[in-house]
Amino acid sequence: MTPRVLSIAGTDPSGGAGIQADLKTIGAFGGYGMAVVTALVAQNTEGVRSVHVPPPAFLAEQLDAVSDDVVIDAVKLGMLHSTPLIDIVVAWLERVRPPVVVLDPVMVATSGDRLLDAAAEAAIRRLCARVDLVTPNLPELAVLAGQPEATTWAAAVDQAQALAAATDTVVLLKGGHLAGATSADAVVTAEAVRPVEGRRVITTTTHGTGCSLSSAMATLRASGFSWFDALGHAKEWLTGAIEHGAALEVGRGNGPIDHFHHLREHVPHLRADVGSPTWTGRAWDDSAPVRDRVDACEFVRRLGDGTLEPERFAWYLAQDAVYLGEYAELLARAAALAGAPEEQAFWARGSVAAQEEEMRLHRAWVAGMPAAAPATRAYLDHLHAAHRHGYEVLIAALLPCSWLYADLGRRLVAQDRPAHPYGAWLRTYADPAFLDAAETARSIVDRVAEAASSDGRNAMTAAFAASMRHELAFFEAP
Ligand SMILES: Nc1ncnc2c1ncn2[C@@H]1O[C@H](COP(=O)(O)OP(=O)(O)OP(=O)(O)O)[C@@H](O)[C@H]1O
Ligand SMILES: Cc1ncc(COP(=O)(O)O)c(N)n1
Repeated sequence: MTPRVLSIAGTDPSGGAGIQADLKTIGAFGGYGMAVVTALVAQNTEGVRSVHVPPPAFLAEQLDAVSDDVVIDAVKLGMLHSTPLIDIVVAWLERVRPPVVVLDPVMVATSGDRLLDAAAEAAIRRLCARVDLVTPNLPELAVLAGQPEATTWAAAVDQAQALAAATDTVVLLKGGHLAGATSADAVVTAEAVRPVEGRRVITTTTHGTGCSLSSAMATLRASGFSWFDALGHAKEWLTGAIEHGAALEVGRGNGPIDHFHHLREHVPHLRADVGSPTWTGRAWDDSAPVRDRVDACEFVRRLGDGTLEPERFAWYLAQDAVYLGEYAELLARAAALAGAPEEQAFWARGSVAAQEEEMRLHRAWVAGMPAAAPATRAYLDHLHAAHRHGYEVLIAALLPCSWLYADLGRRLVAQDRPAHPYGAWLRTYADPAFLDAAETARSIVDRVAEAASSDGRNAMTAAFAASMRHELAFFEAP
């Protein structure tokens, strides 16, 4: 049976959160999605601009229009805005009694904007006792439990158990707001805590994760899964959706997640990565397992969160300085080999930039040039060998360096903060000019790959993949 799932929530015209995220999620889990709007929110990935609330009587009319006609298998409650709207929803729930009701007690958006009247917090607390599952994030849990916000998993679990006991309901505790390499959640009742582990993705595309998770839970529960099994399935999907969010390239703020990433993988022309039909897009996709290992490696994680020991960072920078010296030389060789004048100019500019700007950044930290470590030497030997194969293979081998760093910079810079010890490093690689240069390099490599013979393209593919593996080894070395 296809579960018929109703979202009662606010809107996000940019499509990442609220009702728009709910409908995508319900569809992604095979449900039939329906939506009743509580509030119209003028918002995007950067924040909320204004909120328009239609008269409460109109909310009642929308709810009745659905329930007078359609059998509802599950309800997901999101932004309820204020007490008059909550009262209408409570009266409707009493009358219709849908078998599954999940409450995402939305209070404040990721951007910090309030989505619930402070005066309505007590009404939300009362509503918790009338639903089957509540999915608060840590600040919301603190309000509902009447305690300061938890900063550890143990404190969060205590608050979730207190809420579950006080309301006699099940609590989905979300650990997204805690720091660490994992992002665990848990199904919590007064008697038991059942955690579900998850990888933490380094990214800024988390807009609407809470909305999407609660809709996934409502849909899976209506499909017959226990809360715990539902969370296992929802979390695996959500982690993938967060990972694929950046490739959607939607908005300048906290971008949305890719609700349909699992479908795109099977439908080549629907892939979110705009480069997928191109040579570089395929090479990038094929390198996903290596790039996942880069993201997961301790050095990269601790560089991002600032906990890396200064000595390890200094060692890495010294090796990077060694690398950049020869990398600049190889870019100059690419300029010499390029046929088209604009390609010659691009690689030459890159060579100068690599020599001047990046070396200047490194001189601030590195005293004296050490010898190349084995990982550095192996990477550079690979690039020199690629040069001996000619222009096509050389530029394919050079590409991962700028592309991988642009991709990492764009995502890691989300963790920049005023006293971040490696903030300057993060900002260098997140700089729009650096991203632009990586994009241009990519388009040149695509042009060259298109004109290459199939043997030439195969050699380019092997060179690109090998460079990615050397990048990983470089990050694993310190
Ligand atoms: N960077 C991340 N990597 C992996 N999972 C994450 C990440 N951030 C959040 N999550 C997961 O997303 C879900 C939502 O968690 P979070 O605690 O951020 O809730 P929220 O604040 O309500 O979300 P929202 O961003 O919609 O406001 C949880 O399953 C959490 O574990
Ligand atoms: C209508 C609506 N509902 C919920 C959220 C919370 O989502 P997020 O915290 O990811 O901004 C939102 N921004 N808008």
